[in-house]
This record gives sequence, structure tokens and C-alpha cells, in this order.
Amino acid sequence: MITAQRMASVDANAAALGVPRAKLMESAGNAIAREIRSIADPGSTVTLVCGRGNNGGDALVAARFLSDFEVRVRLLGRRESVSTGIARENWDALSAAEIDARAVAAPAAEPASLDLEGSDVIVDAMLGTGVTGAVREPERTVIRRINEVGGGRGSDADASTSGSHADARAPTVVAVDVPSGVDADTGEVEPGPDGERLAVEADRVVTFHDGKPGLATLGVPVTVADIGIPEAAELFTGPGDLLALGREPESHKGDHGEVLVVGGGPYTGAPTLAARSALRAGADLVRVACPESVAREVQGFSENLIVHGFAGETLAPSHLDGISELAEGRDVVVFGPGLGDADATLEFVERFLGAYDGRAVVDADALQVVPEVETDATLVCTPHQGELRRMGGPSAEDWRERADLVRSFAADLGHAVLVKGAYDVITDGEALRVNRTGNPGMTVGGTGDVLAGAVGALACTQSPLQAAAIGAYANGRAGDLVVDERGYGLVATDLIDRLPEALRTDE
Ligand SMILES: NC(=O)C1=CN([C@@H]2O[C@H](COP(=O)(O)OP(=O)(O)OC[C@H]3O[C@@H](n4cnc5c(N)ncnc54)[C@H](O)[C@@H]3O)[C@@H](O)[C@H]2O)[C@H](O)CC1
Ligand SMILES: [K+]
Repeated sequence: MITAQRMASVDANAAALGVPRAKLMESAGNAIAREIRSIADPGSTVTLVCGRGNNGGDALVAARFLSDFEVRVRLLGRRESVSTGIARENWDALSAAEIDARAVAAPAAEPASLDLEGSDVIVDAMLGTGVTGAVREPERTVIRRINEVGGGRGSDADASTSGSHADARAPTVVAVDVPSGVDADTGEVEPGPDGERLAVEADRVVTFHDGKPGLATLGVPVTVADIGIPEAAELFTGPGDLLALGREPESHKGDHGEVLVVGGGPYTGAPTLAARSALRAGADLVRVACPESVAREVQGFSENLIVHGFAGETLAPSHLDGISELAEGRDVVVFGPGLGDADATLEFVERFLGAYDGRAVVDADALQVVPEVETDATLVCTPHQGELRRMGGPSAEDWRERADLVRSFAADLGHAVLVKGAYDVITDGEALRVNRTGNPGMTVGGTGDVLAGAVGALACTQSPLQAAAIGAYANGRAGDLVVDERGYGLVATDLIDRLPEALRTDE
């Protein structure tokens, strides 16, 4: 199963891996034609009702594979309103192929011009995973029309006859990717302004690459068609993963989350790097809880941080209440940078995690405590391979072998894990991602603190798996940008400055 958001990311990652969307559309169109051949004979009348996006584009391709059928293509709107280049190209290819293709400028005003009557098969290619909000006109009127002519769901789903007694049978309605108006993730139909919930009542669905959660509840046959998306597009992180960050234009302060960094003691740089990285990776507000002894120095690094000093040189159980209280009001805690491993500190870590039930990124010396502590917290652990071993985790030279072992380690641990390496392995115990950005220049100290801060900021708005995958991708990409510019010799603060650029996609 795959969500619409994840599908868009995988689609973009496939494109970045050299599999153009036009090829995916060609495969999708081919799959639709195969589905139609499985339920109707050549010579049957197939009417393809096409929207102005790539969902419509898929059906425009299918029409070219159905030349031995009576094909009628009806585009809802003018050619200029087709929203993507690849769909427009497929529209233009139709007129060259002398297929009965008509752009219906005002389909809501003239539904009869869709020539739905007399169809043996109606293809619903109006709206797919790109639908936003309740269905608008002209799709509302056309959906009503298709449901009227189609006889509603469950009408005889097998139009195995040719055109001979089409009138005796309602046409079979085949939906492309998802019935128009149905949310691919939830299966729900958003009510329109008049409160009416309108969606195509399809007899069958042809969906692409992987099942969609929202189709399971429809109770009609769903064909999942392979459209040539390489497995690498799902396994490896890529620019498509950044689409999940889509910033709502009207978002305002506080939407992107508040992070608390709990760290410092023997080391002052680490919590500062994590905190500044969280700011750069999009957190609205970042606080640092650290020992009094380093508070002034941490504050000195950036006036954008709110620093809370706790008495003494290292954090200890006596600080538990104060720091737990601070954590209460935050979205994510980044726990561990520079904490050190004094006994009192590790006891503090164990008691904090045991009591905390929010989201936390756990890094550095705090990691060794995680396997022993019972916690209701949702953790993202970010060990390097040595820290993973100290957690009792697996070690394997080959990254593929390591990936599988880490996935089951994370499943046993009950938390997401990001194991840093030339290939970072990211998993929540079920899904698995591998990040290949980054370079040997990044073994310099502090890059792990920058990563932990970035993952912390992202975990305010993303799932633990997504936050870790995107964090690893952006951290490594920032490192690559720095090395491209000035060769090796990068320092951790260089990464922080390049995070905003590394988190932007022009997809
Ligand atoms: N990797 C894949 O999954 C592939 C998917 N393909 C097909 O592409 C669609 C998604 O295409 P997209 O262009 O993103 O969006 P849609 O065509 O679904 O719809 C956008 C289209 O519809 C208009 N619109 C949006 N919301 C509404 C609304 N509420 N009411 C009316 N109109 C609406 C919007 O203006 C656009 O014009 C996916 O489903 C697959 O079918 C690829 O072709 C193959 C690879
Ligand atoms: K559709």
C-alpha cells in the first residue's frame, strides 16, 4: 500500500533516477488498455472521459492502444487547460492518430456532448491522486452523468459483449488510479458546497505501482499495474522525499514546530550545533537545556536560541523535573549531543526517557540507555555503527545485509533507527530507506550533531521514518554542496548554512 504523498515522492525519485514521467504515463495507459481488453471485446464502444491532469493523461495514452475498439475521447475543457506537458503531448498525439477525440469546452453545460450513451465501457480518468478538496465543476456534473449512465456501482461489471446489446446492459465504469472524487488514502469523499458527496461509482479500478489504502473499502476489483517504477525509487532517498515538506503558503510561526535540545556538559559545541541545525532545518523555536557551566557559551553561539542552564557541570537526576517540564511544551526533544556518559548523566537519561511520552531524537551518549529503558516516547535513534554495536545492534560490512539486520533490530527496539555510514540505513522496523548523499569529508566531528538537530526539526511535522530519511538526505546533500564548492576540509557549521538549500526541491 502507498499513500498519494509517498507516490508523488517515488514518482519524482524515479524521474531523478532517469525514468521520465512520460514513460510512466505510457505504461499506465498500456495497463488501462489491457484492463479494458480483459472485460470487453474489440469493436466495443469505449468512452474515455479525461480530466486536465496526468490522470487524464493516462487515458489519452490508453486510447492509442485501443484502435481495434470504437474509441471516443472526451477532454473536460480546452486543450490549453491541460495542466501538464506530458498530458498535452498525449492529447496532441490523438488528433494525429485520427481518433475521435473532442475537447468539450463547457462539459457542465453540455453533458450530452460527452456521448456517454451507447458506451460499453466508460473510463473515468478525470481525477486521480492530484485531487484537492471537494470535487468542483465541471467534474461534479460529469460524475453525476457517469453514475446515471453507468447504473451505479455493482451494475454488471462484465461488459464481455460487443456493442450488440449495449442498450441492454449499463456500461462498465473503469476508474483510472482511483475513482474521481475518492481520496486515495482514506477512501472518503469530501462533501461539496451543497453537502452532497459525489464520486464516480466505478465497477473496477486500475491503480498504478502499488495499492492505495482508500481503494480497499470500495468493494470492487482493483488491478495494481506495474508501470516500471524501479525499486530503487522507493528504497533510496531522493529529491522526491522533499515534496513531503510542501510548505503551506499561509503557514505561520509555530506551525513548523518547537524543538528542545537536551545536551552539553563535557562538550559545548555539540548541543549548539544541534540547536542551530534545528533552526536552519525549519523549527520555529529552539531551546537548549544544558548545564549552567556551558550555558553562556552556548548562548554566545546564537542569539536565536533560548538557553536554560541547570546547576553544575553535567546534567543529573536533580535536573529531571525542570527539564521534563521544559520538554512538555515542545514538539520534539533532541536528546544527547555532548551530554557525556557520567553515571549521574546516564541515570538522568534513563529516568527522563522512562517518563517522557513525546517524540525525541536520541543521539550520542544517550543511545546506550535506550535498549534498557521502558518508554512511551516515540524515538528516532541516530547511532553511527560503533554506537549501534554498543546498543547491542548488529554489524555487517555490506550495507544491504546491514539494512536487513537493522530493520529487525529496530522492530525489536520498537523505535525508528538511522544508522549513519557511507550508506545511511533508515528504518522504523517495517519500511526501509537508504541514503547515499554525503561524502568522506563528513567524518569530521559535529556532523552527527547537525544531523540530529535536522531530524529533530523535521520530526515536528513528519513521521519518524520520514524525518530520519529526509534529515539524512539533506545533511548529506548539504555536505556535498560544501565539498563541490570548496573541496574537503568542511566543518560541521558549513553544513548548517547549507541545510535550507539542501531541503529545497524544484520538483
Ligand atoms: N507514479 C504515479 O503514480 C503515476 C501517476 N500518474 C497519474 O497521475 C495522476 C496524478 O496526476 P496529477 O496531474 O497530479 O493530478 P490529477 O490528474 O489527479 O488531477 C489534477 C487535475 O485535476 C484538477 N483538480 C484538482 N482538484 C480538483 C477538484 N477538487 N475538482 C476539480 N478539479 C480538480 C487540477 O486542476 C488538475 O487539472 C495519478 O492519479 C495517475 O493517474 C501518471 O500518469 C503515471 C505515474
Ligand atoms: K479517476
